[in-house]
Amino acid sequence: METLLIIDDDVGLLENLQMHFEEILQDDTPRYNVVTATSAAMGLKAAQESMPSVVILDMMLPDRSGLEIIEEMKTLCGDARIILVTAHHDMETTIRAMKAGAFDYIHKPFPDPAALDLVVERALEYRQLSRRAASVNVENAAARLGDIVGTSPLMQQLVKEIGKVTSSHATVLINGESGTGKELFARVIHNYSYDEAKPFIGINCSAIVDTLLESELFGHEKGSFTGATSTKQGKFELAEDGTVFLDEIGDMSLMLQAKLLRVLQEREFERVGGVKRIKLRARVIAATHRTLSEEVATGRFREDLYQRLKVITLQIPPLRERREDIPLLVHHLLERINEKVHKRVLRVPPEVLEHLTRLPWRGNVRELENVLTRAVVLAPGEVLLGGDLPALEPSPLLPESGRTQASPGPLFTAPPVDDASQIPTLEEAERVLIQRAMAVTKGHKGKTCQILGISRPTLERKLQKYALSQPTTSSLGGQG
Ligand SMILES: Nc1ncnc2c1ncn2[C@@H]1O[C@H](COP(=O)(O)OP(=O)(O)OP(=O)(O)O)[C@@H](O)[C@H]1O
Repeated sequence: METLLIIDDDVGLLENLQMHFEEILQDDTPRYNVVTATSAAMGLKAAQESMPSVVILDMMLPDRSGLEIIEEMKTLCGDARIILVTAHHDMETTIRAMKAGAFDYIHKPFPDPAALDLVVERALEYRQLSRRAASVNVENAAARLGDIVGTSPLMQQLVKEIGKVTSSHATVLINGESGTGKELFARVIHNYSYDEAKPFIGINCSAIVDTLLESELFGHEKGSFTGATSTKQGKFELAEDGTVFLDEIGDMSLMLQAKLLRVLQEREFERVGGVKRIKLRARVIAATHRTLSEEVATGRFREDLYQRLKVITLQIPPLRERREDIPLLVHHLLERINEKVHKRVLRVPPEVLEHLTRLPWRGNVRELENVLTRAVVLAPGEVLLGGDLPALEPSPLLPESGRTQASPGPLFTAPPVDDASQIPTLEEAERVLIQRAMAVTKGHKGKTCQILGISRPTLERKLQKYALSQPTTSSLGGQG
């Protein structure tokens, strides 16, 4: 039975929670073994003695703050997941706590019992996952949950989704701009899906000509075409009962899409030039930077294959939509880069970090990695200098906007400084910007997202919010 440690100085609340979590199940056993403590000191002692799986830790304790003891708690009972209880208004401490290694947080007053149960169950599930992964000798030791850096709500949500995805071996579609971490996510899903090491076989569908891609995927028999001097196994065979990662699936030809669909439906395939039916045992994870619904609309992607792939979709947000993750990422990437180039550039002055959080990052984490690599290589000492970083772009709202190519003219001319009534509200400005971008792209949502630097779901939300779903001029094609 899992042990829960609850630390709170409100004795009445402790009793209620204990009763709730010790509820007797049908087989006459309590749901959890609950241990309680009313101070930080008692909590740490109880942690050491009971080795809990989950700790529910109140932030405001009589002797010390919950935040202070997270670190100690983690040293005492290694993989216990810590759920922090904070006051509603205390977002800053909450963020600090998450950075210090808390697994999740809940606000007081407590949510309803079902929501509370869910948080605890999720914590247990994740603990289980990381335990399993720790005992697995996987092909790519680097791809662990901990390698996905980011504490933004968007990233946290995604990491939670991984938990669900690893419990089945269903096909997964990973969607996201170039450099957002699609392959990293695929590897993490793979590594957490199996108890033992299995092959992870990746192939980039956009980099190879059609006929070659076919034989790469399915293999070929000796003599099946000029140059086929021996029989060769394809990726689907080589992956055995592991994972085939089909990168840039949106670029696959219609002919191969049809073949792939058949393989996914029948779970069987033949080598090129062969007749023997080979069982597909591997799981397929596909990724693309394209919006497949748009590709379907324009006839470049098969609707039926899309329907089959999209059942489980992970949407990786672009870096500019989770800028709060940039400082953590910078430090994570610097460690990696230093190791690679044998340097020790570890200090990032606040103004340089601030600059890094404001760049547009159209190439996402990969671009950040490249920019940092260059800066590390050029740094004369241990400090990362700002001089080697790309310059900030001018604001799109100003007349001298660097994006004039995409926009027909300035959206708002700077008002005289003393005429505040001329300044639009942020919402008005946003509405006009979106309307303009939609007009410029003739209603193509993918291109609109690119210009505005937002993801597709964000655009959809805003179109709805501002009632802009309908084309605003007759020339809008609406193909997005
Ligand atoms: N959340 C993250 N935390 C840490 N590193 C990340 C994260 N996301 C991406 N990276 C790193 O950024 C680089 C690019 O990631 P990856 O190759 O997975 O992106 P991708 O979306 O598959 O790119 P492409 O579409 O261009 O193939 C890798 O070095 C990866 O480890």
